[in-house]
Amino acid sequence: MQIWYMEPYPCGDRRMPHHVFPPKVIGIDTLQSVTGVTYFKVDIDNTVAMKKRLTCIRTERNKVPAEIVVLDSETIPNLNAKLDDLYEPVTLDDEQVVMVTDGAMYYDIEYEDSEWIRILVERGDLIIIPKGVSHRCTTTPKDYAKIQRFSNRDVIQG
Ligand SMILES: CSCCC(=O)/C(O)=C/O
Repeated sequence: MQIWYMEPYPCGDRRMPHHVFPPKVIGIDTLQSVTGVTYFKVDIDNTVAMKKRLTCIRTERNKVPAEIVVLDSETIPNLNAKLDDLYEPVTLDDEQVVMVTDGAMYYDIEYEDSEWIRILVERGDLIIIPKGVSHRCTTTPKDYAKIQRFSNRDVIQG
């Protein structure tokens, strides 16, 4: 996981890092205090540790695994159209819990009007985006990410 302030009006390939100049990298504490986003490292290679961590997060937040999303330019013919959708900022009324199980992608968090912090999330990174926080996401130049999303248990069970 790496986190940085994005240049104000990024143009061109959205998969580039789009750092401010000079680059301003921040840590998870600043991420949390500026955006409210929480970060956990999940040890995916240790099944027991992973289950423990995920059970804890899911129980505390009343979540269930909802879907696996794969973004892969090699297997998804219309990936660009999907990425266009994912790059449209959204503000949701439920917190978003997402974990990268393979590959990498960017989550951009809007912390002030049109001011963005970019998070590079990789395998084993789990982030929680609070409800009401504007965000968008996209792939890195490798165009490959596999994500596990968790949703509110009550919404899934109806
Ligand atoms: C990688 S697709 C999942 C999109 C997502 O996680 C999100 O939070 C959309 O609001």
